[in-house]
Amino acid sequence: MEKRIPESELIINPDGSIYHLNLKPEHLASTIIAVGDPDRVEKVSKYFDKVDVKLSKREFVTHTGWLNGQQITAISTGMGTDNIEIFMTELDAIVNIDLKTRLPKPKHTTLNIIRIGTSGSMQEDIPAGALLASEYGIGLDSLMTFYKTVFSDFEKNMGKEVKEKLDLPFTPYCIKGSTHLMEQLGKGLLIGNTVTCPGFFGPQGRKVRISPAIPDIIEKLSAITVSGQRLTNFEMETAGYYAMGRLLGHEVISLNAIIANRITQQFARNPYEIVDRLIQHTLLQITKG
Ligand SMILES: O=P(O)(O)O[C@H]1O[C@H](CO)[C@@H](O)[C@H]1O
Ligand SMILES: O=c1cc[nH]c(=O)[nH]1
Repeated sequence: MEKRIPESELIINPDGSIYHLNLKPEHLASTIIAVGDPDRVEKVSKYFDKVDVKLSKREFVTHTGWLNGQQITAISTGMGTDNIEIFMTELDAIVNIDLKTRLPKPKHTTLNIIRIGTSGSMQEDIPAGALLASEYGIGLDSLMTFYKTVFSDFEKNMGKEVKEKLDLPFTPYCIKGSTHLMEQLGKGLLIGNTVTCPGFFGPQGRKVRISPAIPDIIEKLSAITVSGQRLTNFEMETAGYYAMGRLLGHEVISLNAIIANRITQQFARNPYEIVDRLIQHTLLQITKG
């Protein structure tokens, strides 16, 4: 017999919605476009034929609607893998737990989750303006210390290599995204491996007033190759998504609008145009069927 999940562990709001996301099962499509910036949700849903649901709480803004007969949810997560842990756990609970009985549902529902995010390139040949799909996420954050995940040999080797090259006191985790969503959405995009950092400045080698502890982190990371795979870009969520997706049984892909090149030190003149191209690419591929 499955055990009822207590009130303190899975928190349901008085209206029956889940605690942080503020959503009930009827608010969610099985295809989800996840973005960091709450203002980006409207930049996705403006392309929908109709929007049925508009809800928000904290940084989690949700619009659910229809495009070419397909139901899609666009939802924002805020920044960082700590938010992604909450986001993925609560999304999963909405579809895989009966929120009234607090018991897991007998049949698992798999969600298709597509992150559309901004990112900085660490390779000279990947300029600002490029669109890139992440094959692997490499997490420099500590999230996976608190869950047990099974890693492939390649993933273990990449984690060890990054630990060694950066001389870190912990082993980063490396984890693959959805092969199925990569086939559907990676078409026409660059394919890369994304380093997920627990910060925008020091952890990505940026110095404003205080110096990062690893000042040459970009050079060190961009020089790594494992089984012919190199690291391509920095952001703050992808590895968390891929790890939580594997643990919870959801298909997840991360698509990146490259808005900065850290080698040539260029920042895009119009980052919103790059993100818009990625949004349009994604919606077209999703609704092609
Ligand atoms: O554009 P989003 O999705 O927020 O993603 C990137 O931008 C933020 C930093 O500016 C981080 O969240 C990073 O991952
Ligand atoms: O350089 C960048 C650009 C966007 N997001 C990041 O986390 N880093």
